Amino acid sequence: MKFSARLYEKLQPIWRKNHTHPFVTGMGDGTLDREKFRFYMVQDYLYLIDYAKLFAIGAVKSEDTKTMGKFAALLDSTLNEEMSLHRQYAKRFDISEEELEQAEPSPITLAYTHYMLHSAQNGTLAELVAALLPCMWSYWEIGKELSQIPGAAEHEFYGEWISMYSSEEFGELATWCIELLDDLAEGKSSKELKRLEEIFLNTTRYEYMFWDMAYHETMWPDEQVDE
Ligand SMILES: Cc1ncc(CN)c(N)n1
Repeated sequence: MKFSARLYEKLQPIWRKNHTHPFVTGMGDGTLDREKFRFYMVQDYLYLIDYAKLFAIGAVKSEDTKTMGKFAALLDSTLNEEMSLHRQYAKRFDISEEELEQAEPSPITLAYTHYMLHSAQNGTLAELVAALLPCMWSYWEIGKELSQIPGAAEHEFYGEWISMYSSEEFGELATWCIELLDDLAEGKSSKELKRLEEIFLNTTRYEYMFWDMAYHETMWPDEQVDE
């Protein structure tokens, strides 16, 4: 069995928790409170600014120009396609691009992005890919699952989000990252594989924490507005 398939199988309980989180199911049935989505969208924009940097570090750590080019394409697609979805939603909320970029990251946004950047900067290319993969892969899976709900991809508010993450283009990028992790895991010692699994597990956990943070609009305890 491929390394990615082993991880996927082992981490199913956590993955399912992401799919059944009320934030995710609320996008699927259209009942999610728009203020929660507003909070999410601003935090996700900040998250993606740092996430895009992982692809730049990936290009630096690549050992051939083909891989380097693919990381450059992923960087471009994140900044100019994925984040343009967020800019469009921001317009609907009357938030300017400047306001988006100057927003304050929540503790979870900060912890998640710093953990990934730490793994990317201090680890091997395989460690970098293990850190970034749950993000691409789980969004693709969630997008596909929500797109199966009748009318969800056409929903007047959440439809664009579902269409973007269930798209073939997004799926191709996620698939490339899955295959890259499998290639890089080949021939690695059990100690190294354990390290990759640990990083993959941690960013999978952070994915859940990000949904939960958005649902509860969690900021620092001293800044928290009670629900
Ligand atoms: C928190 C998070 N995780 C994943 C994705 C998909 N790139 C995202 N936009 N935001």
